[in-house]
Amino acid sequence: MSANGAVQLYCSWFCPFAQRAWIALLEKAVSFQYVEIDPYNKTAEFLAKNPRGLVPVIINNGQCVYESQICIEYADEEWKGQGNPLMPLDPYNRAVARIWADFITKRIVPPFYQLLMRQTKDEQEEARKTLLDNLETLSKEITGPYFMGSAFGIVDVMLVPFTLRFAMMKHYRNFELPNGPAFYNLNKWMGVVHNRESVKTTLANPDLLIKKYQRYADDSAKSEVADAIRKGKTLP
Ligand SMILES: N[C@@H](CCC(=O)N[C@@H](CS)C(=O)NCC(=O)O)C(=O)O
Repeated sequence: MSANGAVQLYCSWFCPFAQRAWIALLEKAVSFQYVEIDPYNKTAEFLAKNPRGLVPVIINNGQCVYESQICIEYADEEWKGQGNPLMPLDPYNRAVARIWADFITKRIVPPFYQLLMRQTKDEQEEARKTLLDNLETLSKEITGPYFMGSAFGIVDVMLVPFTLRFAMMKHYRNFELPNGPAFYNLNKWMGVVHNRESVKTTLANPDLLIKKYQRYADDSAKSEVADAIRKGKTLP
């Protein structure tokens, strides 16, 4: 609880980055107010919380924290004594967790959006190949049941919103994670993590999610995305 009222999460039901912060707060057993934001129709009040104009934002003690990976690490530190730890205790393992979180940011998220948004078959196939190659790399690293062994943590939180959207990618791009040995660990991981309580609480309705992503799949979000790139945002 803050001097200025309850903890708030500025979130959007469809946003994979916001979902990370939402899962983190649930894992940390933080009591918070969920505030639904339309990030594509920003109010001045929202821009005052995050000048970058992106969800998620965690507001605590009248202070605003944004960027999903930073939100996860902040939640873990701010509510250290409660809920489930999201970062390993050992400095080396913390570094390893950040290395894989960074891999997801740089090598999973961009080809994921490229596969969804690129309009020619060639470009889509190139993105599909990159995404699968990089998912295979991740799969080999999973020790199980969670990414870094027995404890659910930051790498799982970073990745799960994207694996949860594979069904939407199947709808638009016939994308499926292969069943073979190269993806064995990742398929098994999905079976566990998709059924975790915090993750299930944040699930979007699959049909609504497909509808929401139509604008990415048919390129009608292009001008917004070009604008986002100019402003140095995550979307490709
Ligand atoms: N790097 C940011 C990305 C967040 C992001 O791109 N959020 C999208 C919604 S899914 C957003 O707020 N978009 C608004 C915009 O691009 O103006 C993070 O990890 O939090």
